[in-house]
Amino acid sequence: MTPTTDRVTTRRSVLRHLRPGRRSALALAVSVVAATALPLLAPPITARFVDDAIAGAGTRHLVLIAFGYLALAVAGQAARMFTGWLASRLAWDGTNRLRETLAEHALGLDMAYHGRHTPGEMIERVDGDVVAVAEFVVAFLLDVVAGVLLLAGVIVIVFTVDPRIGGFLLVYCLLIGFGMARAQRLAVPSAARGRAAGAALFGDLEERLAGMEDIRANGAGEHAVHRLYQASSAWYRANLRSGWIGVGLLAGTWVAFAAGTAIALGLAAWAQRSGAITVGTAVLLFQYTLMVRAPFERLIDQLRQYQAALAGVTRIGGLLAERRTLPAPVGPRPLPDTGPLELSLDDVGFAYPDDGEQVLSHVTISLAPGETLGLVGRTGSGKTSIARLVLRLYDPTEGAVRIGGVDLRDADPVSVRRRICAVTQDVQIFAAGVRDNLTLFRPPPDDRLLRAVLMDVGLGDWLAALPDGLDTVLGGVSGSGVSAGEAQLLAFARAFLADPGLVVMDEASSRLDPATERRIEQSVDRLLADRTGVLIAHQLSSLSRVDKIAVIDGGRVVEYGRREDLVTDPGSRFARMLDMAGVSR
Ligand SMILES: Nc1ncnc2c1ncn2[C@@H]1O[C@H](COP(=O)(O)OP(=O)(O)OP(=O)(O)O)[C@@H](O)[C@H]1O
Repeated sequence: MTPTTDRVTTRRSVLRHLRPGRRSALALAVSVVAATALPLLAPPITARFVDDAIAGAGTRHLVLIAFGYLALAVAGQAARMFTGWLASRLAWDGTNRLRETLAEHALGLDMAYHGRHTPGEMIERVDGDVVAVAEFVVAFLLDVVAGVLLLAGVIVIVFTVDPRIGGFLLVYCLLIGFGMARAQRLAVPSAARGRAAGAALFGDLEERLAGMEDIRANGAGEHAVHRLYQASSAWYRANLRSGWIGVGLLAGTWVAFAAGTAIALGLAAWAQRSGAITVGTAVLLFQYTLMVRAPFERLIDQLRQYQAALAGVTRIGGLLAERRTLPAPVGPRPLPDTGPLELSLDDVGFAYPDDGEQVLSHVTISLAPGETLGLVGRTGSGKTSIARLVLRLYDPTEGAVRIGGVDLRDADPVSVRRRICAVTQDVQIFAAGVRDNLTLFRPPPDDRLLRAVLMDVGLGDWLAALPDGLDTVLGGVSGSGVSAGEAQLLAFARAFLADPGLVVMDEASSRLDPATERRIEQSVDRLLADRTGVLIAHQLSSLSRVDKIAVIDGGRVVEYGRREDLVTDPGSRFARMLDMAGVSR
């Protein structure tokens, strides 16, 4: 496929989501035509009024025409309002469909993609871009389609009334259209520069405010303020320039329209004098000439929005075209349904997809069902990377990770998520009720079970103190606060509810109060009691509970064995590490 057809296909796939149903599209077409045609009928009524008034028609007759005009104006406005309402409803329906598809697609992409893109960027794509596109679709229907129809209608009608004035109007419209499009080209880059300067200023400001503590502590305030002056003056200059261009364009447009209207009026007066048309028809021509202005202004405005919407469509299309790098298994095999799971890493090598640098080499580890492994090693040695492979957030580049005898690449993803569970130190508390925070938005089991699990992990008193029990909203701006220790215990409660066969645990490295630490230790023991476990340990003391130890260094397993063998071997690295840390063997 060539890049052009590629682009066209991407755009089509995005716009397909915004396409309304057949009946809605028909209703929209009828209302757009009505909203355009009704105003076009108004000038002939005015012409009739003027001609009949000059011919001495009775007041009753003239009042009737005036009422007809009024009814038409009301109907025209109603049609426009209905079109606006219908177009925005349909656009919002389409937007929601597109947003849903995008969110689902983005959530299905693997960690390699999310590692490269920030949450802010995803939100901008799934929300900002989608809204910009939807708004453009509404504006396009109301301003571009209706505007072009109105212009075409005016020119055709004026042609039939007086071909000479019709010809003039056509040439005038073409010239104005061309001139405004050119002028727009001048205005858009300067407006874009203004926005970029504004974004740079606010970006600077956000960064400085976020780093206020460091700036103050290091006495860098003056420098930060100076940079702020520079950014604001760049913004001021860019805005001043785009402001002047905007004012110049506005003035130019006014003069061009005033000149056109004056010429049309002159031509109409001349035609009336020469007896070719009546006074009413001259008024009619004048009114039609005035009518071309508004659609022109809206059309030009949309030309600018079009570029932004097109860029949005391309970015959305880019996200939709993004594919998972973790291939779905051809014949998915479920992991054993119950009981602790066997785990083996066979000569595993791994490099993150974005930089290709080897972070794990020849890692071989095996755990019988119910055994626990402690991973130790310096920061950056590769412990988290091993955990990620076990959770199948990535696939190894060499070797295989097998769970319950099934290569994770062949395993059914649903059973992988159900049977393997992660308890990380970075616990995410959602701005939602306790129930949703425990079940991660899955349909909740019996409240009694939820309470029992919270009691078990030592959060019984915490639950009792919550104002609305399990309905209490946590996190967010208005929710109840959750301390670091409570968050850790909540993560254990989540794991108990999921009841996995293999647990991957990243031990909390931050210090907690002794009581909470004890509760967490108890939870770890209970969670590992009849499950296979991989524990990334930051404190050597917590390794007393594991069966096996793997010491990782530079992505390699430099020592591996049963814990009791390693601690009794004074020559082992692990024993030396315990001695150096002052931890009793
Ligand atoms: N998402 C990523 N993309 C690319 N490289 C990464 C990524 N995550 C980690 N790395 C690199 O992989 C190597 C191993 O990192 P890893 O996080 O597995 O170590 P760790 O032993 O868990 O460290 P820590 O104890 O600090 O958590 C490091 O060199 C790190 O820079």
